[in-house]
Amino acid sequence: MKEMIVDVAVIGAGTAGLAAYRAAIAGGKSAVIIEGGPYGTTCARVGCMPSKLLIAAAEAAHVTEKWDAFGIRLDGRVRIDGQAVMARVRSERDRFVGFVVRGVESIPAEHKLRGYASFLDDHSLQVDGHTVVTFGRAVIATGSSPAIPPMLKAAGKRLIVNDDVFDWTDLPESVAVFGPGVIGLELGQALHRLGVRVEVFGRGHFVGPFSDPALKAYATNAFAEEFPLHADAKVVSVEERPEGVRIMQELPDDRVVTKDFEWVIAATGRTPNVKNLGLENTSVTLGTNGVPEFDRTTMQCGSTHIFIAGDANNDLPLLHEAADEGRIAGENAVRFPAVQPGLRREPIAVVFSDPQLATVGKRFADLAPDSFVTGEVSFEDQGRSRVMLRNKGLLHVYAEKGSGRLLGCEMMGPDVEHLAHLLAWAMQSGMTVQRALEMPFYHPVVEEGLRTALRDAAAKLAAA
Ligand SMILES: Cc1cc2nc3c(=O)[nH]c(=O)nc-3n(C[C@H](O)[C@H](O)[C@H](O)COP(=O)(O)OP(=O)(O)OC[C@H]3O[C@@H](n4cnc5c(N)ncnc54)[C@H](O)[C@@H]3O)c2cc1C
Ligand SMILES: NC(=O)c1ccc[n+]([C@@H]2O[C@H](COP(=O)([O-])OP(=O)(O)OC[C@H]3O[C@@H](n4cnc5c(N)ncnc54)[C@H](O)[C@@H]3O)[C@@H](O)[C@H]2O)c1
Repeated sequence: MKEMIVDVAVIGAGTAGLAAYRAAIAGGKSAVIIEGGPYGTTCARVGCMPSKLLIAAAEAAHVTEKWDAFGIRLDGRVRIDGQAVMARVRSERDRFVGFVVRGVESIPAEHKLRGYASFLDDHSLQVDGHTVVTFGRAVIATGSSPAIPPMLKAAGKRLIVNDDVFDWTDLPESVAVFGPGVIGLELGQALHRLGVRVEVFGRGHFVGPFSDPALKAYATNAFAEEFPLHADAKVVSVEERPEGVRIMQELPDDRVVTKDFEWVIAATGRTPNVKNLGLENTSVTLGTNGVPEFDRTTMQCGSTHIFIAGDANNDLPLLHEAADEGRIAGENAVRFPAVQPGLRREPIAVVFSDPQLATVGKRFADLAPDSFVTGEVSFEDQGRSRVMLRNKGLLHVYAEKGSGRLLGCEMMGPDVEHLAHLLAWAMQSGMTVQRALEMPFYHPVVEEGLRTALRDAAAKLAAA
């Protein structure tokens, strides 16, 4: 058994782990970064980047469907070449992964360990069967994995997750997507637009990232107009067949229907990778989900010398948060025990469906009833959105009664990634509805829709 002694041990070479490692080295400490799986990060290998590549191809195909309405005729037909679509997804994905891997290669060999780490006690880690690392401080940055509902396991070899989709060499004929959350909507809609027969099965009417009942209902109807979306599906059975998978579904009128697909994609949430870490051998306190209790400003687990960052802590499983949290964890591992709060930004999350979905600041469900007003705009009659034939969507902005401070927003609409940033920046700088209305709004732009919602909020604040 090899032995290694370091100041800081980082578990996981994903976005959070790499940021933590770099912060530890920048702080003058000796450090090791331990990786059990492939290098390249979830974001670049099987997450943010390949999903956006698939969506980009789907958008290109979808544009042609609007040509007729604009008076542009296509003589002949548009053909989607599944092999070419997937070849671009994979080659561009490999390019992004290449950048990350080259970054890892530039880390000195003596700072890297391959293998899965688990805690033996508060100051040592076992890495596979080959090395024991004795450390002063540790950063857990082990990411998350798809959560698979037991019922879907009956799909056997026909059950896949996002990782598998991005390794396809061709598009399949059909897929059943379980989970109309963030991943399910992005992948489901993209595959539908690329000509794959798609049905999306949900549970409990949860659609996208929304908690506002009006946004949930609007999004459900909007997506269901485009492809079959069962927001609260009663699936009776899932069965692996030689040529695919068979799903029996009980419809609201009690009829049971049989549906056959080539694949089932589980997009039913993700679980933090904390189970096999031997955390019970340390002095961290575990919460009900097995994740150590931690402070989201310092990333410290209790008052221990162990920190947790990225998807592993199950707080805000997003790329930019993983990068921030990893850096904060690494800096505090260096400073320990004199840890300091790091910068946490206004929450922002964007789903790259079409129309896009976004949440900023506090969600509807996080707000105390009667403490706020809701400013609303529909994008159906919004000038610029209609001009572009992209007039689908709804925006709810929440403002505090009394102060008028902007609290949060849930929205669906054309390219709302941009509105989401404007609002996040406004909220982080403490803006009120009145102050936001003093800002310039050009004409004709989608931002005028936001102004309508802000005016609605201002009128409600005045009446409250
Ligand atoms: C399909 C999909 C699309 C996404 N799209 C977006 C998006 O558009 N925008 C966005 O902001 N976010 C997106 N995300 C989320 C984003 O990818 C994650 O929040 C982010 O990658 C998490 O980074 P991380 O460092 O916490 O984890 P990871 O990058 O997963 O790194 C964790 C690493 O730890 C390793 N590991 C685990 N256990 C051990 C162990 N015991 N010992 C050693 N190593 C271990 C793993 O092998 C892995 O390499 C998406 C996710 C998915 C799945
Ligand atoms: N654009 C982005 O930023 C982006 C894209 C993809 C993923 N992500 C990150 O990855 C995380 C995980 O994404 P996700 O989509 O897996 O999780 P999610 O929590 O967003 O959605 C899971 C969905 O599955 C449903 N579900 C759960 N069990 C089910 C069952 N048995 N049958 C049918 N439906 C079921 C839930 O009701 C929910 O709608 C996101 O929360 C996000 O942080 C971000």
